[in-house]
Amino acid sequence: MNPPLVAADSLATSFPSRSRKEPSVPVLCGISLAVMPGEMVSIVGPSGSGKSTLLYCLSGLESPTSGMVTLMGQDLASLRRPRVAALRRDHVGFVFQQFNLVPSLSARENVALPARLARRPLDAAAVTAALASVGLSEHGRKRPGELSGGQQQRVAIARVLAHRPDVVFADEPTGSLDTSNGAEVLALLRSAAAAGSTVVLVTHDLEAAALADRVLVLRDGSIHTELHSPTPDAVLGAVRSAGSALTR
Ligand SMILES: Nc1ncnc2c1ncn2[C@@H]1O[C@H](COP(=O)(O)OP(=O)(O)OP(=O)(O)O)[C@@H](O)[C@H]1O
Repeated sequence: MNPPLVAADSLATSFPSRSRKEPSVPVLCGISLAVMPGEMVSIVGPSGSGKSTLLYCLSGLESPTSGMVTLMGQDLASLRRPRVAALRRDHVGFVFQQFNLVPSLSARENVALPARLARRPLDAAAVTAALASVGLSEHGRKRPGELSGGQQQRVAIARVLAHRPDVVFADEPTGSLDTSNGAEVLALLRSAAAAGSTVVLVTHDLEAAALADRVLVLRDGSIHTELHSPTPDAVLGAVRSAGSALTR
């Protein structure tokens, strides 16, 4: 069996409390998981349960307080920061709720930007194909401000897809979109997984979560439930259970 592309072992992290006298606040409490090549995994849970923090730790954007994260089989704690950045640059794509496009660049230039920054040539045909795959062939010359929110998110996805990353981390990618644009963005992420990318998705949208092969439900920084081949109803039930447990 292939090794996981993303894995955590007893991952824990905490943030300093506001007052120095108080202990730091635990946010992730001993999370272990493994995401296999080509798998799509959703992370859901009540607000504040640690979903985004987990995504940032798994992608090396944040360092955990303890435990181990491996990305592409490499123990992130054993690597120097530039090496972690290079690992992300070469193997990882990110999709965020707020699109994170460069406003002064056209859609085409935004798609080509990561390759330019990595000094890796990306030919014009690859940019054209990426924009076509998200239905934006006619909009390549427009700047983000001239595009709708849904179109901007599709540019962000084209930017990821153009580089065929091994792993895609998506943090609430449909959070700023209406239902129909959200569904298109999710279908693109699902097809990225079908094409071989591993996808880790944080979402509040339970229908979206159920598109994944597996759903992890977080509660208070721990994995409360794990669902395989989930249905929206099963995700809803698990999240309700996690949420109600939180308020007890
Ligand atoms: N940089 C930080 N410094 C201090 N506390 C933080 C920091 N980042 C997150 N937290 C705290 O960690 C907890 C988990 O935050 P996180 O954003 O991971 O939760 P979440 O499940 O993604 O929430 P939401 O669904 O509302 O986006 C929250 O209580 C939050 O206030």
